Amino acid sequence: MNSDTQSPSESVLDRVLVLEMVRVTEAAAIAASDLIGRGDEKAADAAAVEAMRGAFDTLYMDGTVVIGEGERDEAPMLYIGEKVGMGKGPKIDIALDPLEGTTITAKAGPNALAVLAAAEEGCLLNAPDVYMDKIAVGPGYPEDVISLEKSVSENVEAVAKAKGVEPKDIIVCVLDRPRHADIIAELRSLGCGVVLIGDGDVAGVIATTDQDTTIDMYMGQGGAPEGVLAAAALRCVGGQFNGRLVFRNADERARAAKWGIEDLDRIYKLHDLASGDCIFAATGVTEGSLLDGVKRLRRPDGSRVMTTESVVMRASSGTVRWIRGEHRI
Ligand SMILES: O=P(O)(O)OC[C@H]1O[C@](O)(COP(=O)(O)O)[C@@H](O)[C@@H]1O
Ligand SMILES: [Mn+2]
Repeated sequence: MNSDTQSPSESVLDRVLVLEMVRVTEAAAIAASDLIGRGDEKAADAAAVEAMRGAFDTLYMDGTVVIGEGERDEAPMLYIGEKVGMGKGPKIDIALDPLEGTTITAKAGPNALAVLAAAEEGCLLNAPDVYMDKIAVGPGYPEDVISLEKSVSENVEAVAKAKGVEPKDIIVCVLDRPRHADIIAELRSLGCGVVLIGDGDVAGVIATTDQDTTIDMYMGQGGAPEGVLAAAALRCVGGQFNGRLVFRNADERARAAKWGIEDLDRIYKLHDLASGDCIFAATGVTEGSLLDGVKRLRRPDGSRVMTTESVVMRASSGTVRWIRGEHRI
């Protein structure tokens, strides 16, 4: 396992592999884009999964899915433990969500993404598919500015103080769910701006890192796999994150045991979720704050193309690359 101080050249995450990861998210996004606005979440997800699975095969790596579409008996492809890549080369763990925002895609809403994170073996938390309490801020804050041990108000006040503004000036992104009624009420009592999103908290967390969104913080409960993916992104671009797994019943607690998680109340910070060197790659499926969606265009010469926008970033170097693709139909 590499430490964060090692230079990129020492990492098994070969430079070529960094760029190759974009092909994988592009393939998933293009496949899902056929189903944008078609009202069929399952078909959109299946198309993304199949395309992502195929794109992995060409990569020179010995990859293992550690966060995927589910356990072997519940997912036909990209299940946890599945080997991906050519089976030769560096041993790499992969966390993926071929279509993050299945409902968004079905309804042609904003911010659906094809995403993955890759890290050296053992560096990504093998999170069970349960919920996770999350809180995040973008770069430029001390690590302890946010904490799941503090109240909503205490967190907002700390971020406001560090930013040099009033709590009412803080803008917080929250998934629009009944379970978040208390969080939203507390934020409103402070006078905060609350950006309610229908789905897609990977994009919601990453929005805190982009000044153009004006979003300062992310709060609330979403999928634990999405928490690991978002943490990998923040490792690359900066920011702070706390996550705590939420177990709602005995079955979910049993899953934790199976995953070797002993302390059910543990608060995970960025490096607990994604350590060492890691890569985060995403391609927009629908238009969003982070990325453009897949577009089908007719060029003046009559040819038809699809355009994609992707981002790929790497923790050890901090390099962020934006990649626009033009794909002949
Ligand atoms: O819809 P729920 O059960 O509140 O779950 C929230 C999770 O679902 C999503 O909104 C969408 O995820 P999928 O499209 O991958 O199912 C995630 O971004 C979020 O973490
Ligand atoms: Mn998802």
